[in-house]
Amino acid sequence: MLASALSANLGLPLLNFVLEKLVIGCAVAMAVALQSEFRRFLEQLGRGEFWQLFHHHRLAVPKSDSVIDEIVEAVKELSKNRIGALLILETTGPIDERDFSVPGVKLNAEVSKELIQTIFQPKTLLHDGATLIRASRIVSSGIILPLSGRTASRQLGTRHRAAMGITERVENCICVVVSEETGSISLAERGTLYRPLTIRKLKESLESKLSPTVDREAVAPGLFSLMRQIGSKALALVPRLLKITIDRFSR
Ligand SMILES: Nc1ncnc2c1ncn2[C@@H]1O[C@H](COP(=O)(O)OP(=O)(O)OP(=O)(O)O)[C@@H](O)[C@H]1O
Repeated sequence: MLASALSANLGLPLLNFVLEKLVIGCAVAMAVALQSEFRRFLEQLGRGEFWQLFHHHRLAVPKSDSVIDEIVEAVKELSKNRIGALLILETTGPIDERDFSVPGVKLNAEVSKELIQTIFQPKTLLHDGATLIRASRIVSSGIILPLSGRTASRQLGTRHRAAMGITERVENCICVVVSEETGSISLAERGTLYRPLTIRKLKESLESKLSPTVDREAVAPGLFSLMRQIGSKALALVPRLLKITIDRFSR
């Protein structure tokens, strides 16, 4: 922007034109690339969570290896028996339940493979919806999540779109999905679904993301985090836009 103003003052119309287009291109590209970060930022602002916007916290919610083993064992059984399931695992700090469409039923029970499997049995009252796990506790079940609106995910059913939806909005969680139709296992993180996963790959992923020894960064899309993302994405975009503009004008 500075260079654009400078070129206008120095009487360099072509350079000024190119730079102006570059600034507009960057702004549009950034608005598209960072739409979910902006939405979360505005939601926090709307809730009056001003302190969190500036607070860069490292609040880990670690899961011990035995908790990870219980989760993996339960997922293995559910997948083998083609029982649909959706688990929300907190990674760094508690999720704000206002991010859920319906908060579900409080359980506050110790994580065990038996309990996870029981919750998702099709005849139980709580099998519909998601189950939230915080550290070594099952917090609640029957949670209804916001669905992802991504076009690519329209072919997927609502269970998978719900996993994408919540991880798109909330950075401090990942979701594990078991498909009722195929038994396939997926992991959703930051709005992206990784699938199908083998049990071994799931265990490795959970260990790397949830193990207490992993130093994880927080979570709430604070102002600094948003600014950092804008900065890095803008830097990555500039050379590409510059090349496109130069190519266009050299023709
Ligand atoms: N918004 C939501 N939040 C949480 N769970 C949901 C939500 N919508 C649907 N579900 C769960 O997903 C189930 C429906 O799954 P559906 O068949 O539409 O999805 P899918 O992604 O194709 O999964 P599957 O492969 O298991 O069939 C519901 O019975 C419910 O348990």
